[in-house]
Amino acid sequence: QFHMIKHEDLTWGESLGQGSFTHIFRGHKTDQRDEVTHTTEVLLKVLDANHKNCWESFFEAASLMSQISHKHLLLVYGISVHKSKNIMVQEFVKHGALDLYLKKSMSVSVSWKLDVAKQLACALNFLEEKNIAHGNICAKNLLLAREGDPSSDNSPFIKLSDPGTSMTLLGKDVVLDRIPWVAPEVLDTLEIELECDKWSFGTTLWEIFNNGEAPLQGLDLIQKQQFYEHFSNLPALEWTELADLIAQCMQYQPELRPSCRSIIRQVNSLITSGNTQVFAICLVQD
Ligand SMILES: Nc1cnc(-c2cc(N)nc3[nH]ccc23)cn1
Repeated sequence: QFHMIKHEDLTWGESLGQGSFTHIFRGHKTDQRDEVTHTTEVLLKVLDANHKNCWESFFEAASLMSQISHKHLLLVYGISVHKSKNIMVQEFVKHGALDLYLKKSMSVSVSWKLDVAKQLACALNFLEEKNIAHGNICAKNLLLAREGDPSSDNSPFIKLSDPGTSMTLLGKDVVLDRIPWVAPEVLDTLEIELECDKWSFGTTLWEIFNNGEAPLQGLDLIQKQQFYEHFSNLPALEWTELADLIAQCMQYQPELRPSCRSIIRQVNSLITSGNTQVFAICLVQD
């Protein structure tokens, strides 16, 4: 269920770092269509040779993304297997991971952040309609295709990346380190359900409105585990309606978390109320 890409059709560029058991590189793929040769910029995600045992989960995550297509889901072109290297070939998304982008550019507006939140909610709604759980929603897995000019407020465009190697294979410590993105029930079941993505959506909203700062980053694995054992919540944001939406998503009882339709409605009303406040301020100033 995958397009196989010949190794000789790939050219390798600079290393862009590492993921869980993967190394990522810039690169290009060439494909002959009719007599014309097309060259496309790609991201090459290579699974560590010493983690061969998770290659089927590595490809399963990618095949999930390649079976469905949506404007806010990352495009996976296919896989290339060469000697002992398993390579996933993805579309290259120009501005990279959202968490790093937010840390760098502290000047994005509230409406810019709400626009990103709405796009993520739409992607999750699409997955929910297909009854597909992603399992790794976080700002690091949101890729920025278009910056949108923060000053002139033209809009950003994000793509949700593949979930990566499934946590069930990653081991307990990796799952613990994903607190508070991973839903609490996953620690017991190691099963990813639709409700888990709603919890992670809440955590990701918190990241976006805290300029990419990772929640609970100073805590070690024991303290992170205790955060859930004590049914703790993230520090509430000043904007009450936003804090309420995050709290709804991050309820310890999965069945109480809102549907994606409800999440989209609430983000839309935040956008409206946000604009109204800005409009009112302009009125007062004039
Ligand atoms: N599917 C993807 C995933 N990551 C990128 C990316 C873009 C960039 N400008 N810097 C980076 N640094 C690390 C990754 C990355 C692109 N496309």
